[in-house]
Amino acid sequence: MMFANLSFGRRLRLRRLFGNDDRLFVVALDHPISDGPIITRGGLGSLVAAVAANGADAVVLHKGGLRQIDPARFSDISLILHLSASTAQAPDPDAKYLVSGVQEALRYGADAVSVHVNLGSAQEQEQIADLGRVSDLCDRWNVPLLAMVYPRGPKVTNPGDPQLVAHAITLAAELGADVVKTSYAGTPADMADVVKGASIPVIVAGGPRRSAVPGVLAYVEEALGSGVSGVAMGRNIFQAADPGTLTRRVADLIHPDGDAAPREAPALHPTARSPQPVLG
Ligand SMILES: O=C(CO)COP(=O)(O)O
Ligand SMILES: N[C@@H](CC=O)C(=O)O
Repeated sequence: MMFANLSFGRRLRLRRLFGNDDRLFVVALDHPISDGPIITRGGLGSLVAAVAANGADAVVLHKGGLRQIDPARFSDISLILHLSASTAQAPDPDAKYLVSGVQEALRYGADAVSVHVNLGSAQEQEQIADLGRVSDLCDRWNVPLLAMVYPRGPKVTNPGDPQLVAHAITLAAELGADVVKTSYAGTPADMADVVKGASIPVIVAGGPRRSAVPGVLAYVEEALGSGVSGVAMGRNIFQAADPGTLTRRVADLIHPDGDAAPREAPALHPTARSPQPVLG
């Protein structure tokens, strides 16, 4: 993992998030504030149960949704609390603002936080300032920061433009994010170039709803082939006919070795279990 210079607490939390293979499969469930009640299949509680039981590493949720979920679900999956919001009905839906904070996330038991910035939006300045402030608090509290940075705004005609995607990733890294979630840049070759230049792990958003499971799996395979560290998938999972089964199939692509052994397995000290002398 590229997190050697971070504090112990932050590395601990990042390790829980990324597991042993440095890959990350996030199921994004932060849509209801933007889009209304689109997560209906049995509600958030059963959805989180299904994805947790089928190999997702983390879910992204807003704070209120947590009330629908049994905390026991989080024994198998990390919680990323989403701090940003806006609605599709707003005069400018691209203008995200903070509705929660880092200490609040810790009170909820979150393992990480996420902040959304729309690069190129009319309100970009406030969103970047918010990301900077949240980054400072993440540093103080040793909380991993996922920045969702997308090229989106009046001048953005192609959100998958490789230069814009590279810029989004750089913005996130320069402001201290540990992971960036962004758009997929057009072709596998373009995305591979963008990822090669990144200084933090890149995960891609799931994107528009695909009509069939093979299309979803092909997208994930293509993205992984370009070198991304994983995906954050929302609609394609929670609107699937069987979210649990699709989660398992995506998880199998992201973690082909299952619960892989640690890359740098620590050697146990031979005397680690020996009785220690009592001093004084
Ligand atoms: O991470 C995401 C939203 O925050 C991705 O959601 P979609 O897969 O629905 O694009
Ligand atoms: N972060 C998302 C929220 C889900 O819809 C976005 O606004 O794109």
